[in-house]
Order: sequence, then C-alpha cells, then structure tokens
Amino acid sequence: MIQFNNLSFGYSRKKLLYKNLTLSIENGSIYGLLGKNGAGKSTLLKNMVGTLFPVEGTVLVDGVQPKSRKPSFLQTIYYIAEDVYVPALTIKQYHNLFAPFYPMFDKDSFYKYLLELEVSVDGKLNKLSFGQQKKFVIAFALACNTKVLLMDEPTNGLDIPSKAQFRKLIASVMNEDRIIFISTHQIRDLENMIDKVMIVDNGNLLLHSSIADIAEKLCFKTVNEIPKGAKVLYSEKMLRGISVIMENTDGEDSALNLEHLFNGITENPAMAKQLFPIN
Ligand SMILES: Nc1ncnc2c1ncn2[C@@H]1O[C@H](COP(=O)(O)OP(=O)(O)OP(=O)(O)O)[C@@H](O)[C@H]1O
Repeated sequence: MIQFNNLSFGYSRKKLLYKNLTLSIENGSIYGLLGKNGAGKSTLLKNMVGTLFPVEGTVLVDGVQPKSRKPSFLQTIYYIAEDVYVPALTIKQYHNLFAPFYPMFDKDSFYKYLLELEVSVDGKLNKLSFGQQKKFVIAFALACNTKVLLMDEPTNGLDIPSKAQFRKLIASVMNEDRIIFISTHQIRDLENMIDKVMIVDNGNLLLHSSIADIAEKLCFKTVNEIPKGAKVLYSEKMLRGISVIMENTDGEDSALNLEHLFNGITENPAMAKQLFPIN
C-alpha cells in the first residue's frame, strides 16, 4: 500500500504544488493517472519513488519512506520516466549489469516480452529507435517483477500493435499484491485496462475512484436532447447527437468514455467532489 499523509510538496518552499494531500493507494490495482500538462503527475510519481520528497507530511510505500532510497526499498519499485535514457550497451550487457539489482528479475520473461514487443536483441540500445528503446525499458521493468511499477507516459512513441501488446502484457503481470501506476495523456490506451482513476489538476486531487464506482454513479450516452432536470457532468455536441455524462439515477449500464470523464471532472470539479468525495 502507498500512503500519502498530509503531503505538501513544492519545487520552492514559497510555492507549494501539493498541499496536505492525504490518500491511500491499495495493492491489486492498475491506476490511470490523468491531468493536464503541468498538473503534477510526474511530481506525484517522483514522490512515490523518492527522487523528490515532501516539504511536509510523509509518503509511505509499504511503511517505508521512499526518500531514504534504501536498497531494500529500491528492489521493490520500478519507475519508468517519461524520457527514456539508454546507455551504449547491448541488451545482454544491460541485463547483466542491472538485473542483479532486482532479486525477482525473471530472465525468461524479459526475453519473452522483448520478442512479443518485437524489439531486436542485436546491437546497442542507443542505436534503437525511440519507440524501440521505450519498449525495451517496458520489457525490462516488467521483468523486474517489482511490487510497485510506476510508468510515466509509457505508450508515448509506441506504434498501434505495440500499444495493444503493452495492454496485454500489463494485464498478464498484474496480481493482487502489485500496484501499477500509469500516468498518461493517451487516454484511449488506458481503456479497458485500468481499474482505478486519479485526476490531478494544479496539485489538487480531483478524482480518486474505481471504474466500477464511476460506472455506478454516472451514465455515459448519446441523446438528441438532454433530459429536463438531469444532473449533467459533461456534454459535447457530436455528429449524431449530444454525448453526455449524467448522474446515473436509474442504475443504467453504459460504456465509460475516459476522455469525456476527464473533461467533465476538470470542468466541473464541484460536482465531481460531490459525487466522488475524497477522504
Ligand atoms: N524541476 C522543476 N523545477 C521547478 N518546477 C518544476 C520542476 N519540474 C516540474 N515543475 C513544475 O511543477 C508543475 C508540475 O509538473 P509535473 O512535471 O509534475 O507535471 P505533469 O502533470 O507531469 O506535466 P506533463 O503532462 O506536461 O508531463 C509544473 O508547473 C512544472 O512547471
């Protein structure tokens, strides 16, 4: 479990980005972390992995403060940064050098993931294309089998078949002990993969909810006219009617549209707060 207890963080002490953030992240979930540019997504991930640390309050990952960066902690967490950096090594050399830091590293799975993602194992890593480097990092991160896996824009640069493969791999490695966090703007890549959503905006947590809870409380549909008295979170005129998110008063089943949800929550945070209270 990851716990934020009254976390305040700012790149300068005078201007805080997060103020008194309290939040619990449970094991066994794949989280989608959404937010506009500069909203604070990467900052949140870096506080979890301990490369940034709170001005006040604490972050605890299974009871350990990430900022201590103890080897025993670092073995349990893997962070894929938005910008990939790979050294001028072959995959075999990289594996020999870095896999020993992760006691649960699974070599067979690593080569299987590379094959499935169509990454060639020949040649030096720095000669691969950006997308291939990204896929190499994903394969390595998954093979580390860490309890916590944090990914910043992992599908950025991946071609269409690789995105589908990525989703399959994530689903295949998930278990009830792990926490997988995916921060992204590529909202479509998350559909049918995540079971929890977080939306941050300017350091504020606007939404922290399960997909199941969202589907229960909200109804996503296309109508010709918005029904009178309906409580609307979001509406958008489309070619074939109005795409709308309304309060689900009749227990209707509907297919969640993450992009519209994101727009609705960021444009109407007061209603979001009322529907999905935080803490
Ligand atoms: N090293 C830094 N020094 C000062 N301010 C920073 C630094 N890194 C980020 N910031 C600021 O902190 C805020 C949050 O940045 P962060 O990178 O967490 O956003 P993000 O949601 O990941 O954005 P994006 O979607 O554009 O990657 C932004 O206003 C940004 O300008």
